[in-house]
Amino acid sequence: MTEHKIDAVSGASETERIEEAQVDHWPGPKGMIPVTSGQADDANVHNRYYLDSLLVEMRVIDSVEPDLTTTILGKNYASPLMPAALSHLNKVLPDKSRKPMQEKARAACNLSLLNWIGMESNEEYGEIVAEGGDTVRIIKPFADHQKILDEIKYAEKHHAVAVGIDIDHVAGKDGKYDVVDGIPLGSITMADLKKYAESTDLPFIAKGVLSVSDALKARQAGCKAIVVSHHHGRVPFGIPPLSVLQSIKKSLTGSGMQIFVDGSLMSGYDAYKALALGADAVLIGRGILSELLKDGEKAVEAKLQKMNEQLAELMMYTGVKDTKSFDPSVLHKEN
Ligand SMILES: Cc1cc2nc3c(=O)[nH]c(=O)nc-3n(C[C@H](O)[C@H](O)[C@H](O)COP(=O)(O)O)c2cc1C
Repeated sequence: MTEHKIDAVSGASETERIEEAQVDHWPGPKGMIPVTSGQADDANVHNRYYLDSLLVEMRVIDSVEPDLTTTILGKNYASPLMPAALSHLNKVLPDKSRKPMQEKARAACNLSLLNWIGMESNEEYGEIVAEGGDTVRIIKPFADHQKILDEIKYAEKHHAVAVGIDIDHVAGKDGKYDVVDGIPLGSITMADLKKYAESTDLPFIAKGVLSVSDALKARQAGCKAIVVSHHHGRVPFGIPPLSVLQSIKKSLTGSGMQIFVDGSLMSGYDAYKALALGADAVLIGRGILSELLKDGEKAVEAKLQKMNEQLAELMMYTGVKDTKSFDPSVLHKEN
């Protein structure tokens, strides 16, 4: 990829960013979390370029300090930033007494944010939610459908705010259904999605929608929300989630569905752009990962607070008084 591009927030070149990513590398099993390779098939690279190509105009006359509070899946939260569905983190640190998944849950609870939880056993999920705070439970597309239904029921009993499936985790690198922790994943048909959505009174979420086509299928299946995402670049050459957000939003007009987005949102400025383009709330995964693994709960809180401040700063500069008032026309795409 071109090396002259500069990160809008850190000022780092692409080469420096890749080097930084290697230094700050994932301590877990090799290959589990793709570190940005800088190559064109790595969708994360395109996320970054897309985000950095969006510039903002100012609308400061009459601007006020913004109110960040928002309603997500029918409940009120302090801001539209949500710690993303991460997983496996309790197993990756040398210090086994640390429980990053619990630390992340506590940070979210302390800040009144909605926390998302990914692939964990029911037992581990139960231990994480015991820390308090609201959670969304994302279940893998297991080949064993009964396992999915069991995890939905378990999440209901543990007061999840919503449940869903990361539908973008179907394919493995060998072009066959993926296997995670030895557990086979399988296909997700429209009928499956409908069956899962109908099996629960909780809002059901399709995570990993990256086209109008899948968004319409999720709507038809009875999903109450979607996450526009490619799951940190599972799909080679994946388009940036933000680039398809507006057409997806348009296609879901009148559905009442909420639209969340993730993908390389590393600062409150990135989050602002996603919200301006129409997301109801945003998920922050790798934006808090280093803080979480290095220093835990308080470091995650500090990072999210900083992101809230950056979000509020840009809202103020662009005359957005609250989370209902975002306007995509403040964004200018630089080619
Ligand atoms: C360590 C790690 C574990 C993850 N585990 C899950 C998971 O179990 N289920 C899921 O839906 N997404 C999982 N994700 C994907 C994130 O929820 C998110 O979609 C992705 O990282 C993109 O957001 P980001 O660019 O802010 O990291 C995981 C991400 C990371 C970094």
